[in-house]
Amino acid sequence: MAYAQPQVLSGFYSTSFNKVNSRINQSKQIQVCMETQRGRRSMMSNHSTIKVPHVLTVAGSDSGAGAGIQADLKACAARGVFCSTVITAVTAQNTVGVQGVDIVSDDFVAKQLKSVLSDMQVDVVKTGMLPSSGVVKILHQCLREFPVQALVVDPVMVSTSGDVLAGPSILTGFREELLPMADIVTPNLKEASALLGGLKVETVSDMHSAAKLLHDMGPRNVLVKGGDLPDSLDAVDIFFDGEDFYELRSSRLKTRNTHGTGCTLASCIAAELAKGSSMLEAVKAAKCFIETALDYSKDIVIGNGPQGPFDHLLRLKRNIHNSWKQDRFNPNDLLLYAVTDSRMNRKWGRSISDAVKAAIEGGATIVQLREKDIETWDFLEAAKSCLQICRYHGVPLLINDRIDIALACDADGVHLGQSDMPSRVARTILGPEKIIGVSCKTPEQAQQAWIDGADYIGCGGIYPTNTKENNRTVGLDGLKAVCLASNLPVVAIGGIGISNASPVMAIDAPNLKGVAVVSALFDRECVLTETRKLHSVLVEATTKTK
Ligand SMILES: Cc1ncc(COP(=O)(O)OP(=O)(O)O)c(N)n1
Ligand SMILES: Cc1nc(C(=O)O)sc1CCOP(=O)(O)O
Ligand SMILES: [Mg+2]
Repeated sequence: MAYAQPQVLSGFYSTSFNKVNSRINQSKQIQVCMETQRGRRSMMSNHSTIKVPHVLTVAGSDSGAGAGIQADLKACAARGVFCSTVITAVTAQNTVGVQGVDIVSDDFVAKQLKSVLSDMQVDVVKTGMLPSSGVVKILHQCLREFPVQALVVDPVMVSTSGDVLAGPSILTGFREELLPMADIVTPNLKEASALLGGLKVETVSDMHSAAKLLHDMGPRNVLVKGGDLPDSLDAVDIFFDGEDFYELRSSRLKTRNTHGTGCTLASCIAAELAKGSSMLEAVKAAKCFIETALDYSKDIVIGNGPQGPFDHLLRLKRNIHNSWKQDRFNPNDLLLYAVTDSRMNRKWGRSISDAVKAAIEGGATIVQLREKDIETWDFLEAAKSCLQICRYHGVPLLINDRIDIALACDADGVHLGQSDMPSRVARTILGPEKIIGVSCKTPEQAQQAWIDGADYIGCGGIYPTNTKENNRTVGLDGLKAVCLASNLPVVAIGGIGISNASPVMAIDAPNLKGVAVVSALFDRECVLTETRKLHSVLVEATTKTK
């Protein structure tokens, strides 16, 4: 049968989802969003109890923690779902391969299953490595005794390194006992072929046929994963729900860090089902998650073998970048705080990133992107390139107003005003690691900023400014009052430059850590020279006050 060729949509993440109606031979394109999560059911059962979505994984342990139980735990954590574990085997493995397997006895697998299923309100069971037909039988019996909302079967047989994890003896158990109970089965090409008695599954067309034949064995849905398809520029998976075929395509990422993608995909599907998604939504969300995590992790190096793990929680790289810092925020970084302005950069014909680079080379100790009149797309692109420059120099990068941009580029934090997103809300969105600065003109606002979990205060306008319209000037007295009332470090802003920075720094408040400046750096011909000059003034002023 010939199938319509879907086109790959371009974008940040490019997964496309193509419905191929098998009966009328027409195709329909659906864009998969990165974090699809629809059909969420209510988790509140009564006043004080919250039913937490719960996946039980029945799988093997991977000592290298890229796949198996460890991948399942991380995937569920990343998707916001509780995960309990029944361990069927313990493997000694790393990025090179599998060095040993110790199989847990059938009786002890049964014991673990009963412990969890009899007590813990499991929503979805996900299976991975099932090393014997005995384990398949036990699982089948337990699921009859303790029915769950859905069963996701990842028919693990061979590890990514090519090592056999479950022999042919379990094929009958899969075919006769597990697949008929499954809501979805997620084989790769080799597993689909093994389940189908050695049938050739080597092309997209073969994948369609295999999905259909596997569906005939009883699972309600089939996802044949084409990650190993030869000569394919795209990663293509085929989803079949018994009526329609869907081709999921995403551009193939060049990375060695793919160990555990199968386990993770199945766990994400299970997690989304546990949260109440439909099967189609769950598969789409899982595929998007994998794509995001692989892209994020493409350059990380763990182990010396050919297949490394990836970062399910999207945090490892950031921690490495931040390792130059002892603390997540050092108040001394506020000394020379450069705040960008797109109008000024346009006027002087330079890009935002060139302006930031010059300011840092001149001695700026922290940078804020304050881009009031550019498109979101341009803001994000500029933020990404500025972040590279800032990370290279060990200078924190904050984003003015736009929490979404800060999150999207993984900036070090945000600066918020009194009419922006409240800092206590921003803290819940950004988490404890990000830096949050808040603009304050009064002692009351300064106290509130501390209560709300901010890290520093921006106090101004110290002098009149043309950069911010209708800005109230609080003067040096206002600055002093804010500093006195504040438990947080303070940076002064508004009309400050080389000629008047010294009296600001001389107000005798130990928590005044520096000055924030826009026009005195960026509305000048040479940003580097002006920043250098201001830096000398500040160094001299702080030496005097010591
Ligand atoms: C360091 C610093 N302090 C104050 C401000 C002003 O923030 P806000 O009051 O939100 O005004 P806008 O900058 O958004 O116009 C700041 N940006 N940076
Ligand atoms: C962005 C901003 N916030 C202020 C405040 O008072 O909170 S004053 C200001 C503008 C600062 O620009 P310049 O250094 O060119 O005067
Ligand atoms: Mg603001």
